[in-house]
Amino acid sequence: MSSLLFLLDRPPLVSRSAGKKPTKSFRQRLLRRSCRNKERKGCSSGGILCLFQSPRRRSSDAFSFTSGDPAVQKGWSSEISAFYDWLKENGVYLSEKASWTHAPHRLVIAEETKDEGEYSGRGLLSSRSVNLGEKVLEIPEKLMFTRKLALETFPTSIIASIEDEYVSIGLLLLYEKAKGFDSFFKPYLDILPTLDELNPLFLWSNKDLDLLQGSPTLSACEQLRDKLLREYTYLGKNIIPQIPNFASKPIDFKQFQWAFGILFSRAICFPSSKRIALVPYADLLNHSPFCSAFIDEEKIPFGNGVTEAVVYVDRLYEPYEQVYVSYGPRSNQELLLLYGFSLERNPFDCVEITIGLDKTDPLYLEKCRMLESYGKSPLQSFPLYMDRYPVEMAEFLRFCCIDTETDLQADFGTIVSASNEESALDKLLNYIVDQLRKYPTSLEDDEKIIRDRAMFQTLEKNQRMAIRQRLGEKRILHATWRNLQNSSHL
Ligand SMILES: C[S@@+](CC[C@H](N)C(=O)[O-])C[C@H]1O[C@@H](n2cnc3c(N)ncnc32)[C@H](O)[C@@H]1O
Repeated sequence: MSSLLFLLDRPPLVSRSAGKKPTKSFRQRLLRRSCRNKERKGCSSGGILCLFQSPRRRSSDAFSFTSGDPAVQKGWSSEISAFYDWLKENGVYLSEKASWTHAPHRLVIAEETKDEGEYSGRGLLSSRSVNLGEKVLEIPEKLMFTRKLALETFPTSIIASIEDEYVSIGLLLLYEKAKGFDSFFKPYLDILPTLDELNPLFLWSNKDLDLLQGSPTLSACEQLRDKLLREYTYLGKNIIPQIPNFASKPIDFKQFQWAFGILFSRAICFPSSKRIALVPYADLLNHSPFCSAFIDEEKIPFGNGVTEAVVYVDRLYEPYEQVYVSYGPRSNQELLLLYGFSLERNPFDCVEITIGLDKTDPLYLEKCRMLESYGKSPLQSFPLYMDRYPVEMAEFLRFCCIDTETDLQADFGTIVSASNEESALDKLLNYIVDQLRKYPTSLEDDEKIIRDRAMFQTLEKNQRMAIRQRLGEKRILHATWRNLQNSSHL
């Protein structure tokens, strides 16, 4: 059975905002700002080719702005224009004027954004002040890719055998893409990034991946690659051929990677219903780990149970600020693996470590039996954060290090003796030292590379991200080691 289970517990991508009509003065201000900020690489073909700085973000964060103003729309890329019209035709309220049923729309598409000095693709900005708690986006269900739509589209006997929501939505994406002009979703599909534009770790070249030697991120990437290949083989052999009119030619692995790259980086798990969906327009919102807004679904009042995707902002936004959502409490490894970026400032960054029972331990079998009775595995993974680790990890380490039958009778994870505590501590310290030895470069080497900003900027984006990633991991490992070294207990 197809399964990408580890992806299913992803917290939602966060709130998104939508293209919007700026007032004249707004556009004038943008244009004025653009004259002062010339750092960006070539603007995309459409939009007011402006770059301006957000009043609240670091000065390196910049945008090129695409306005919803009809006069400006003439300058849009044809894809964005068609997408915008498609949204409006299908009930997305994008007017900046209030109606009987809708508040003015407050968002506007930025064709290019930057975060922490790195290009972050398109994004959504506030076109004017947005108040805390304000609803900024409503997208009708009929525009979304969901498992429900897959069930309506494909023969029940086939789709019912696919339990994984991701896989059913992935198939739907491939199916609609193959329909070309006949697809209702064409205007949306046309603005999605191509395979080359998507940059998740699993699509990186081996040369770039080499920079992650010694990092646990590398093995996570290999696992995901294997998983995708297995899914592709399974679906290509057993499922796709059974779906009538799926595509005129067999789906190749690159198309499959594209569909799953899109899903990994753009699909949302609605917190209220736990349904997964690809939500056009909302998926233009970029991620901030400091944001608590998210994309959720709500029943439309008097709508016979029909839902829509909504975003309520978590703070006040001044005009021209980029509106963010949170994709969930993601580590840099997850961000890199699924979304193709990592952040220098990420409070959720962690290094996952895997600890197991020692097979040469005379109590090994007894411990395995006990763990089984507690519903626990003999091999467990835990996140190490910069300043903390889970109490469950300390408990498991203590259990692993017990060396007498008597101590084994104690409650799981409790401190049984000073010597057991010392062994558990040693086990963790040794693990950290072993992990750090796996990297060909030291923490100091990487810090030196990054400190030389001018040189660092000459590296390619993936190289910069790889170095940041391994440095972040080393910092966490070093910090944990330092914190524990002088401690007498976990
Ligand atoms: C849901 S999409 C957001 C819209 C996207 N920027 C676009 O151009 O369509 C997620 C993708 O946006 C980019 N992204 C989102 N937040 C980012 C951030 N804080 N820094 C860098 N890239 C980001 C990544 O490429 C990610 O895979």
